[in-house]
Amino acid sequence: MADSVPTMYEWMGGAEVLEKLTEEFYSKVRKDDLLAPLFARMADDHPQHVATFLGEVFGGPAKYTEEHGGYPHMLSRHLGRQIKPEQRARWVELMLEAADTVGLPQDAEFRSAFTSYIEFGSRRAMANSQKDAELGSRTTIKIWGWGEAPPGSD
Ligand code: HEM
Repeated sequence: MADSVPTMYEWMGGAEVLEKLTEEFYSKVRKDDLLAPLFARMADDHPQHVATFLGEVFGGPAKYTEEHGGYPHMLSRHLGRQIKPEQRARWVELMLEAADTVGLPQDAEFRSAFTSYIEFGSRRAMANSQKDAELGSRTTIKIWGWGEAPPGSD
């Protein structure tokens, strides 16, 4: 039964859609007063790398782990950045706007699960970016699923 439920990665349209999402998102970030300074030195392939990371999170191929340093690399990129609450909130706002712009699925099941990961991941990124952050013992990317409302829920 569980095997017949598509992953969120499949549901949203896979790598191609995620790449559109992150391109759109970072084009907004570059123009945003609160966020642009944090990302001033990001590499041109940063959007692509975050798309690969998100693909793995949502049940796609483990490519970020195999080719981009996995969870420890992602974590290292947030350390010491001291992300502020208003920057995190803007990051979430722009990500959800980008999801609409590039046409991520609009169904309640997908959007609630997608948004819950964006909240979770952004809050962890902010916490881990603080001085003397307690990092926990995780070394692998957390895979996110549908939670309480998989496709076809009542
Ligand atoms: C769901 C939430 C998030 C995810 C999945 C995520 C993912 C990532 C990943 C995968 C990288 C490393 C990319 C690479 O391999 O090159 C990265 C870097 C970074 N992230 Fe995040 N991130 C999240 C939230 C945030 C938030 C909320 C902020 C700040 C408001 C932030 C700021 C940064 C910065 C500044 C970098 C380094 C950019 C550079 O290379 O100059 N992230 N993030």
